[in-house]
Amino acid sequence: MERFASESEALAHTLAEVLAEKLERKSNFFKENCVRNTCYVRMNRYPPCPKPSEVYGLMPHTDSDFLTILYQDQVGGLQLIKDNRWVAVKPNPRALIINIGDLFQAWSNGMYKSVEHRVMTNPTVERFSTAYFLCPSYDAVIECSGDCPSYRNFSFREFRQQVQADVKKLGYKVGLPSNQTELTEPPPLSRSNVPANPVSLPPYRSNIIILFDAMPVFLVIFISQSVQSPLRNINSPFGFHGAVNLSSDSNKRFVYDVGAYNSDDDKADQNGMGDFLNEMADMMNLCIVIPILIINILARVSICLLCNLRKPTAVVLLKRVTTEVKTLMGAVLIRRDAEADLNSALRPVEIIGNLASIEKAEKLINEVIAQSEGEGIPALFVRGAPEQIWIKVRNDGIRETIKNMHTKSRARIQVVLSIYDLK
Ligand SMILES: O=C(O)CCC(=O)C(=O)O
Ligand SMILES: [Fe+2]
Repeated sequence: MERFASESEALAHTLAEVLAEKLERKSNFFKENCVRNTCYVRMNRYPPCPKPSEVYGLMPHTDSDFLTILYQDQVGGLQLIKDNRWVAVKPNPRALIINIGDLFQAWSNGMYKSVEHRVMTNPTVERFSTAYFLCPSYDAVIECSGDCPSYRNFSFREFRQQVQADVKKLGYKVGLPSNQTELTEPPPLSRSNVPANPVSLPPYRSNIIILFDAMPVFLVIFISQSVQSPLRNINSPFGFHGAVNLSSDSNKRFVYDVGAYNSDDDKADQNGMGDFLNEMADMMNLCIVIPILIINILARVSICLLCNLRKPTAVVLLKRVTTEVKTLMGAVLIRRDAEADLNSALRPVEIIGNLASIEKAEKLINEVIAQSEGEGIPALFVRGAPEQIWIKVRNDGIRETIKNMHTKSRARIQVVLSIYDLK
């Protein structure tokens, strides 16, 4: 691990400098701001999951750092969005995967884009991966380059806090602080104009066009070369190593196991790793099945010991998850009324499931609403993948409605707080 950390550190800095140079932005920013105790190594363990089509290894997300250097074992399961499709990143024991994170996207004014990725579970084999995150100090200010910056300047602390708040409140990251102060709601999408397999773009962002124009972001570098000379690969870096198309199944839930390593952990954990883990815990989205959770307890602890982690951060994480799971039997999550906008007559509901179960749930919602009010069809707008839709339902009697819909459709239904004034 020490070796992985130190070699990744050197590689990440070299890559960051080369990428900065390509932007004609010569800078010692990374050397000054991304130092030992602001960067992290995270070890991920994904236990085998008997129902891979129902459980995510890791939820779709972008990394909140500058660069991630990832090493995956031979099991496979990592997928990323390319051309509006999920593609698998084929394991290669001689390859590292380099992922551009949100901070580089902002710093490069969208020239480099942080790509959305996720991990699928495997029914029989456990999977491990190790990731090095190139992060600045919390006080570092990320300044967007160019004459026409799309993002306003922000500190890493500000960004982390924002991400955490968004994940907690909404279940996903809203994204980088745009230069435009007002968030604009996208036009509602009807069922018919939902693409078959759309990019799970963060919703409600005014800079979506820029993202589409940005450069591809996953580089794959062969370890044997990269350790000595990453520059050799930079000439033709933008491509996917043997990526294979996989049609992603739906109705995914989330199983995630994490161990953490940092040689300077006492100092570094003050406001760093704990935050990452908390964010992950929030992103777990509260749907871990209990038998897997129990296996995880042992695995987490042993990973911690193995790595000399003095603070068992993962155990804290686990406690939170256990409490959540208790409230989640039956995989229905209803957020507390306290979090909902009770002044609004409507509350958005997120439905996650396969297309058939979503359609069933959607039909039921419409029926319930039509029955109770004789009102018209509610507005639908898409958040992310086709298996996730947003729909407005009435605030009163919400629990009955959701329970009913869940039992009949088997889709996972989640009530979330309104971001916009839903009238
Ligand atoms: O396990 C993997 O392949 C991906 C891990 C990842 O995306 C992360 O740790 O942020
Ligand atoms: Fe990631």
